[in-house]
Amino acid sequence: MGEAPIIFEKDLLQKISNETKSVSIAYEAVVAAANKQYLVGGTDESGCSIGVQILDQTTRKWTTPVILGDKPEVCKDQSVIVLNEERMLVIRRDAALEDSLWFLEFNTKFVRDQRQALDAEVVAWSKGVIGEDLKPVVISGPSGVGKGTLISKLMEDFPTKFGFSVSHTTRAPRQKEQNGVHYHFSERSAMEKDIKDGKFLEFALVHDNLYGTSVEAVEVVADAGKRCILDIDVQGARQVRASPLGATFIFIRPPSFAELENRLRARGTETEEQVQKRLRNAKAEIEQGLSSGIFDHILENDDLEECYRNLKKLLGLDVIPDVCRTSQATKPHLSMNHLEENEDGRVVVVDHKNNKFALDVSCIRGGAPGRTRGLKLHPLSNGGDQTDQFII
Ligand SMILES: Nc1ncnc2c1ncn2[C@@H]1O[C@H](COP(=O)(O)OP(=O)(O)OP(=O)(O)O)[C@@H](O)[C@H]1O
Ligand SMILES: Nc1nc2c(ncn2[C@@H]2O[C@H](COP(=O)(O)O)[C@@H](O)[C@H]2O)c(=O)[nH]1
Repeated sequence: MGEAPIIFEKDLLQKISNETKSVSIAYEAVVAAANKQYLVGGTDESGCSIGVQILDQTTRKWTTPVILGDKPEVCKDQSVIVLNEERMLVIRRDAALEDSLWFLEFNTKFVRDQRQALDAEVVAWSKGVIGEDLKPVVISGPSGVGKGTLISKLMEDFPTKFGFSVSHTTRAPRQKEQNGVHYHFSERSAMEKDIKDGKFLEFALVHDNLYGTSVEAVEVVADAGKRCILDIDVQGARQVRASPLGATFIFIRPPSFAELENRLRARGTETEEQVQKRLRNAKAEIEQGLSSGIFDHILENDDLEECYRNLKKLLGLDVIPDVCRTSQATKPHLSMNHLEENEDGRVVVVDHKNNKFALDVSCIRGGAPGRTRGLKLHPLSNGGDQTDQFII
């Protein structure tokens, strides 16, 4: 745990406002690294999120960093605590619990990579989520092998357990494909800009079109309490493997190349030229899928029902389909009014009814450009005794 927040004196605060030309609302300063002070508060240029300013204590130079990630709404008051050399925890007071815990990363791997790529000072926001999420499932395989067919069966039989990550693509929609359901059909320039802005977990040029998984596509599924399924090519799977997502990787192989060709033609969705291109790419994709070490499991899709049974077994699913199709119960709604003190690995917070909780940040995972998950909240009773019970 780092140093407690330092509230700037009035005259210095005034100086900051003048120098940065920002609107200052309850700026707080945090000594985050050896020679830098991070000011968190106020607004940024868009006027609707919490601004960040950095003071280099050696040169006394102010920098407005590039701010990446999902930003919190502006709020009147927040507490800031440095957790380690990489990130700080920002608690928005008077916000609902689901929206009160945020992380500002200033030296995580993501931030260091982006700093290098953009050649600028970078910080990144990530929303904190209490509780564990379910490991996402990445399904890859050559075009026409049956990935979509298997995923559709899974979604049909287990609608409350799984959610599909809706990718972006620049390819034209096929008949019956709906925007926002099968894909987010996008303009190339718009997609390229979003990629540059760090909004994508992975992307690749596949059969001459751009495809990609946005951070949001995966997060909305996890937020709904479902296990996320990604249908992406091997290049994308490699990138996800290198990310902090921590997924299970499954490669679907065809029984033979001739059968793959039959299926692709029988589907009737591509022109002859496109079929040829997909078959050419399939050769390399199968080779990489079987030998790259990216995949945890390889399944052959010969008989569809048998392959589906194997897929379910591998995902640890009961053979009885999910009959409950209602949405999840809503989570309790708490607002964190006040940050009280720090205790080894835990931050003590109190809610609006003065109940004390220990926020355990020792097992967090993920982070920008997605959510920071794995936060635990334990009730504290009688001035500090912790119970083992998680409230969420
Ligand atoms: N085991 C199987 N036996 C016979 N046909 C199959 C089998 N699995 C899938 N198919 C058929 O093969 C065709 C291709 O399947 P699907 O569209 O699911 O492939 P895909 O891997 O998702 O392809 P793409 O990557 O191009 O989206 C479909 O017409 C589907 O009905
Ligand atoms: N790297 C990614 N690959 C993706 C993504 N979404 C789909 N795909 C792969 O593209 C091919 C072709 O798909 P089609 O719908 O045009 O037939 C297929 O192998 C998909 O797995 C993505 O977001 N990223």
